[in-house]
Amino acid sequence: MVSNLSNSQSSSSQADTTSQTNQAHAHSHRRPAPEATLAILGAGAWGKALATIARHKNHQVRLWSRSSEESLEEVLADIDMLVSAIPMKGVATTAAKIQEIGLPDYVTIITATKGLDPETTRTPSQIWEADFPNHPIVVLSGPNLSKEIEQELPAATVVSSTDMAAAYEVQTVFSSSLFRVYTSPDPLGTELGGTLKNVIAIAVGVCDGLKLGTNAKSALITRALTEILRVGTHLGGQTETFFGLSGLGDMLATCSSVLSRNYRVGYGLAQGKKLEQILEELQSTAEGVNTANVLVKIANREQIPIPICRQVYRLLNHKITPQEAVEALMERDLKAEFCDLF
Ligand SMILES: NC(=O)C1=CN([C@@H]2O[C@H](COP(=O)(O)OP(=O)(O)OC[C@H]3O[C@@H](n4cnc5c(N)ncnc54)[C@H](O)[C@@H]3O)[C@@H](O)[C@H]2O)C=CC1
Ligand SMILES: O=C(CO)COP(=O)(O)O
Repeated sequence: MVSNLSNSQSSSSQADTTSQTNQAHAHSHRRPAPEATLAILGAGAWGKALATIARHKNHQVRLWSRSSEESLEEVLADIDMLVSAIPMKGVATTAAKIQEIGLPDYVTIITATKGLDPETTRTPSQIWEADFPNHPIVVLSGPNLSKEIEQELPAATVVSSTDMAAAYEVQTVFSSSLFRVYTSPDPLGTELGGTLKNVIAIAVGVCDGLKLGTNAKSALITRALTEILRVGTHLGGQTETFFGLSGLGDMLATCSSVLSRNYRVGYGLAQGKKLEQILEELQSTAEGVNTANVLVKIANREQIPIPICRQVYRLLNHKITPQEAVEALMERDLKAEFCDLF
């Protein structure tokens, strides 16, 4: 990546950064952000892209995967921040392993996974929070297709925490002229936006694969946003978060790019391919498949209407064809546009 990644925030935000720095100084036991040592867990597409961003800000980065020669103990020794970029299926076990190893309380945990735990329906940050109650936990999520970031194209993201000093620190660590980082006090909403949109990306992939046109795609994305808002706010996220980068922003990115693995799952299904074949060809994580299953579990439990996500679930579980899914959505009872938003 080019050197302009290595400069931190612009001077125009000086007033903001002064107050941010004051809050960050409340954690005086931490080293200042410019010298941070980061362990990034998960050396897949996202872990590598985050490592590239951090290295170009001159941070010390230790990128770890299950096949690394370095042990987890070695990687975690004397770090300031832990970044989890592992797929959902590995989060609970990895967090438990780290709990056994032990981590000093001052280490900020940044979670970048977009998924839901199939057993407990918890989000990744809720898992980290339960295992590390005394640590600052920060969610990092936004429209961040890793390939574009590796190609040095500009992008923006959100770092969100109930500990705003920690969020400001993480903002400083990752911000550059190519990666614009916003803060937010709503980690759950930030995380749910990035997670739920993967199910919608599958639906939009189907829509494009069936060549249903731009009107259909616009209707699908707009109605899906209503669905995400309904679920997200019910679970405790703030309404405005779902209209921001980690909600609508990430949905637009994933629903309009063939770089999205979730979109490609839907596109493949519309072409008549079997899910197993699509996943085999992808050789990469498509979290929307697991998320659709967990989401239906939550919706059934909480009685939340999710017509679009439910059709995706039925399609993924071989209960319906793509064409039948479209018909089921079009033939639902007629109603007012905003009758059941919340
Ligand atoms: N690739 C992207 O553009 C973005 C991905 N994400 C999220 O980041 C997470 C990781 O995605 P990618 O890096 O793209 O996936 P990937 O498929 O490229 O890589 C996943 C990595 O995790 C490892 N892994 C697999 N199962 C594991 C387990 N049980 N325990 C520990 N490690 C395991 C794999 O060996 C691989 O190195 C996902 O939740 C994804 O939604 C978030 C933003 C952008
Ligand atoms: O979350 C992503 C972009 O923000 C990546 O999307 P996919 O997992 O669908 O590739």
